[in-house]
Amino acid sequence: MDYHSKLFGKRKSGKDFVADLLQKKLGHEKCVILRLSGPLKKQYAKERGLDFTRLLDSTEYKETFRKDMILWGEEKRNKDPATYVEEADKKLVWIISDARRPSDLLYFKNNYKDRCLCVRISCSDEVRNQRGFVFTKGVDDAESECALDHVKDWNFVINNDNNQLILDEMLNEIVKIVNEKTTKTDNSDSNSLQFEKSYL
Ligand SMILES: Nc1ncnc2c1ncn2[C@@H]1O[C@H](COP(=O)(O)OP(=O)(O)OP(=O)(O)O)[C@@H](O)[C@H]1O
Repeated sequence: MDYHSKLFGKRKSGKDFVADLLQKKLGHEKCVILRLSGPLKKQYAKERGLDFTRLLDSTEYKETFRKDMILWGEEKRNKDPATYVEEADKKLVWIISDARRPSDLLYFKNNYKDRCLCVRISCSDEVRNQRGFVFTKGVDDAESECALDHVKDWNFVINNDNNQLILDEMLNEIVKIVNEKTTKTDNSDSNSLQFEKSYL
């Protein structure tokens, strides 16, 4: 792995949707989508005798366990924040589509510095509702949904309210930066890029 693009956003803001689009633009041979919650969910499923694959898909199955899974996951992460982030892959670019916590943000910023691009996916509640979002106490007011609300220094903020043209333009900007960066691997010290652009 040489480069990270991390997507942060609330439930139904479109993190997976945007990650798929970005991967298509960067190319499957170069880029992989990782989910920080994958190994955690596997362990959770194993300990409770649940169906792991159904915890990953977009059906209602995962909603039954979401609250308990969040609490269980927080406890594991607090014990060792790096454990579930260190899963690696040999692709040049990682898109991490479910980064939700300050510990995720800090881990990648500290360890990958200028090789990491942090992208906030924002979306109005109205559109999230249309996508099936229903406010759930204990989930939507908990750390996994709210802890990054105060963060301002995103490399990109993408408004994903169904305007495909704007979304496409922003993703093209990201692709351009990632492609520039990943073709300068031999001179990375002298070519470190500064990400100053943000979109609202
Ligand atoms: N720009 C868009 N245009 C059309 N549909 C979209 C767009 N963005 C997201 N969606 C749709 O909204 C739904 C929710 O999107 P997605 O699963 O990507 O959200 P998420 O942020 O990953 O949610 P969660 O945190 O609950 O996993 C999906 O059905 C997806 O296809």
